[in-house]
Amino acid sequence: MTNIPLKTLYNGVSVPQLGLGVYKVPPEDVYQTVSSALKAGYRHIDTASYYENENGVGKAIKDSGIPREKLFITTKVWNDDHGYDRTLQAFEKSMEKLNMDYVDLYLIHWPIPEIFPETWKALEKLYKDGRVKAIGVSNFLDHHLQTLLTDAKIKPVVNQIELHPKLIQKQTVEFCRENDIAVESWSPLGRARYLDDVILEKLAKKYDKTVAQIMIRWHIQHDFIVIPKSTKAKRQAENMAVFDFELSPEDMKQIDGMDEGFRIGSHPDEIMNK
Ligand SMILES: NC(=O)C1=CN([C@@H]2O[C@H](COP(=O)(O)OP(=O)(O)OC[C@H]3O[C@@H](n4cnc5c(N)ncnc54)[C@H](OP(=O)(O)O)[C@@H]3O)[C@@H](O)[C@H]2O)C=CC1
Ligand SMILES: O=C1CO[C@H](CO)[C@@H](O)[C@@H]1O
Repeated sequence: MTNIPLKTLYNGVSVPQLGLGVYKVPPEDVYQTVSSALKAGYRHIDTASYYENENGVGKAIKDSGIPREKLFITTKVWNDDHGYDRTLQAFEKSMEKLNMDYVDLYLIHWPIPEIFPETWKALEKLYKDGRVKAIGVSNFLDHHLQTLLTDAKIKPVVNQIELHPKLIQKQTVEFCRENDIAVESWSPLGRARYLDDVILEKLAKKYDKTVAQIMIRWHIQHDFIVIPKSTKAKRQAENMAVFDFELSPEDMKQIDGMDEGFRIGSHPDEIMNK
């Protein structure tokens, strides 16, 4: 079984650098999806209250028999639940659905203007109370992080952002690195929108790997945490088999050069229009 390397966050918590995302996995399928990933060796699952599948994620984890402390589970507070009290309530709802007494990482899903600093205070309380092992954010640009850091007592450990070869978010990534905030890539495969890209296909041939594996390896070598989603056992295994080869510095640069600012999700400054 592939051993997934651990990455240590600035607060000392370790996270498997590769995990499984479960966005758009319907509630009726998520039990099977998570169960097969855990069997394959995944130990890190990324969900959110917005995905409406926390119930099945929790059940698959319980039934797996894997000790809770061997797993890394992330969930997120959604846009409608910002604010101190609402966030604390949303957290309890997530915990009930997951049937857990703590999560490893709790994230603010999007930086809703004005109110996200209040939401952060609730996350700080959850951290201090030991209800979460680490707290972080998602979809924060460098200016959102700057605002957050002005008031924060505890810095986020992670910023989970849309990141793939056609969207490399240089400025935000640099800001995170300067502030010791780990970068986590969502839609790391570009949601399978350009798996037929000529550059990636050429590299796949060169390394005798699939395009998905080339993309995941690119994230790993950039030291990003990466959470590709697949409901299929065969692809889950394929996506994990990325620790037996290395992209050359030239090939890393070539993939970096594919950046064209192509976004799959919303721009974080336009989230209120969603
Ligand atoms: N914080 C945020 O705002 C966001 C967080 N996320 C998180 O990031 C995770 C990953 O992002 P996501 O948007 O799902 O997109 P991904 O980039 O992970 O791509 C998923 C798509 O790729 C397909 N796929 C997976 N592996 C392979 C493979 N080896 N070969 C070919 N196709 C493959 C999947 O199909 P199939 O399942 O059929 O295999 C699915 O269609 C999410 O599931 C979620 O947990 C995502 C979006 C926003
Ligand atoms: O987590 C998420 C899943 O993807 C969506 C985009 O398609 C995002 O808006 C959302 O934040």
